[in-house]
Amino acid sequence: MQQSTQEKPTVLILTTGGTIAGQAQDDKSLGYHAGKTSGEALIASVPALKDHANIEVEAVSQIGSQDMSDKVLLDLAYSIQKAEANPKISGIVITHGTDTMEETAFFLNEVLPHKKPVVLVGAMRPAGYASADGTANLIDAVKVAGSPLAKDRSVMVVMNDTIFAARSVQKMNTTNLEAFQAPNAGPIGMVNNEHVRFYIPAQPKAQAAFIAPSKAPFPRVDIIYSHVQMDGDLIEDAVQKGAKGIILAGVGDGNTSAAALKALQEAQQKGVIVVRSTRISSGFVNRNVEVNDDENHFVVSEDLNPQKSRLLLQILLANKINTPAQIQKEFAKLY
Ligand SMILES: NC(=O)CC[C@H](N)C(=O)O
Repeated sequence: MQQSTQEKPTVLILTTGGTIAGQAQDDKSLGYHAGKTSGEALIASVPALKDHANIEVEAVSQIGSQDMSDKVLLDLAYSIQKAEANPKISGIVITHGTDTMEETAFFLNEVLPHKKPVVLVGAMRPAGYASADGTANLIDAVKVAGSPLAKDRSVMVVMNDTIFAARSVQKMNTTNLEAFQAPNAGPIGMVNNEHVRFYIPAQPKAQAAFIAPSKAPFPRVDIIYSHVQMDGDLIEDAVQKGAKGIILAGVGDGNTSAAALKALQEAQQKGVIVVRSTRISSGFVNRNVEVNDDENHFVVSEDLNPQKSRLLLQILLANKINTPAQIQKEFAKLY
């Protein structure tokens, strides 16, 4: 339903690139270039947005999200802080490539105050493809960001009619329209032509969990993937390259080979923070099951996948939270 300008919320759209701003090479092949369309042009191409909100646009970057950087993360956090202080703005939408959308969502969720809704949105198919999904997703995202029901819900991802929370959302399929899921927690709401609906109550928070790192790049934290016949070479390399932390993308419940475990123990003894996460997409990593975390001074990632564990550890180190015990406490805080 169309609303008059007075009763419409004002939504700020921060554009970063991705398929939602992509241009197909042609309509037959799978090839396309992410982030080709400028922010202004992208928003102008969806006139129906104005039926739902007064729109303001700010271009932050024009990249495929595989090139997302610490600098752009900080630029986004800064723009959102400004929007938080601007009484005119009800909510913020970030157009983003889907490859690392969950990481940006998680980062912002940890370092922002959570009054105004922040909604990340992307597309699985570029404009010009049959059944391109960007337009519908963008309209949905603006509806959620402008909805009074979305206040105090922190950072969300809206894709394919579904609303997810930043902590639990993951890209689970390379190309499907239903690419995003939250394997542990499930979606928190849905959006369709008529309604924005949430399945759980909002959880107001007085302030951000952490201060954003003051500069980019953030402290170096490497992710090492576990597999059959694994040795400790990559772990040793990471230590040599100056990693402050190592995230193990372990097998199963955050396990790894005896050789890799030995390299992780040595890394920890040199002062590197070791976090055991998992290459499995759902479930928690539990302390002291097959690995003695207490004895080794290791941290377990709980429900966080390796890429989110990496960001959380970087944020914690930048906030001078740097002993394994303190770090474990923060990883264990579910909300
Ligand atoms: N569907 C997409 O958005 C993928 C495009 C690109 N790789 C990105 O993440 O920006």
